[in-house]
Amino acid sequence: MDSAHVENDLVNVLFTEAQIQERLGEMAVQIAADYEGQDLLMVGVLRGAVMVMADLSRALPRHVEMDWMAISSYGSGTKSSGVVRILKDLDTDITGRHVLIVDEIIDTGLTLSWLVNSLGSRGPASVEIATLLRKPEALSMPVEPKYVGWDIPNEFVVGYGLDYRETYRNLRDIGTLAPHVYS
Ligand SMILES: O=P(O)(O)OC[C@H]1O[C@H](OP(=O)(O)OP(=O)(O)O)[C@H](O)[C@@H]1O
Ligand code: HPA
Repeated sequence: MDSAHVENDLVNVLFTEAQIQERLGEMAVQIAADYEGQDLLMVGVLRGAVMVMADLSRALPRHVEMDWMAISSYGSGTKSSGVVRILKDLDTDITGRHVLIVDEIIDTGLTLSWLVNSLGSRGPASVEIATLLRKPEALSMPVEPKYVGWDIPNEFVVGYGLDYRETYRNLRDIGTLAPHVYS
């Protein structure tokens, strides 16, 4: 990675790699306690949730199953298109299962409010959400995540799975993008 290039593109680092790992560890303690004695299926929302899923699941001191969905609600830029489509569905039958949706950000809430309804109609025992980030000021759909890493201001952020035009997902920190990158 060309670190000089990356530093020029971020105006502000919001969360470092160490802070992210610490917070995910705290969330894992809560999740492990809440699901004690129950089976747990973690459903990651591709592609951004890959990092959170990898680190959150490994922070859990218990067995979990994982499955993945791909949903399209954003185009390639920074604005939601407002239309949600399933690009890849679950391979798992979730009837009677405890499902924990794992994502890295709730922005407008469109993606996860739609996904909770969609999975809820398949007869699961429960459906909850774990998200690393949430933008309360941007929320326009009702979504109530049980586990939230941090609430952040309404700014476009990248890194740790979050992309701008498919770039920056592999940054270890999370930061805001410099305006010159958009132009
Ligand atoms: O609350 P919302 O406004 O719906 O935004 C949140 C969603 O947007 C991002 O996914 P995106 O559609 O960009 O796909 P990606 O994970 O492949 O980057 C993110 O991973 C969430 O799933
Ligand atoms: O702030 C964001 N950054 C990257 N991807 C996103 N998808 C929704 N909000 C964001």
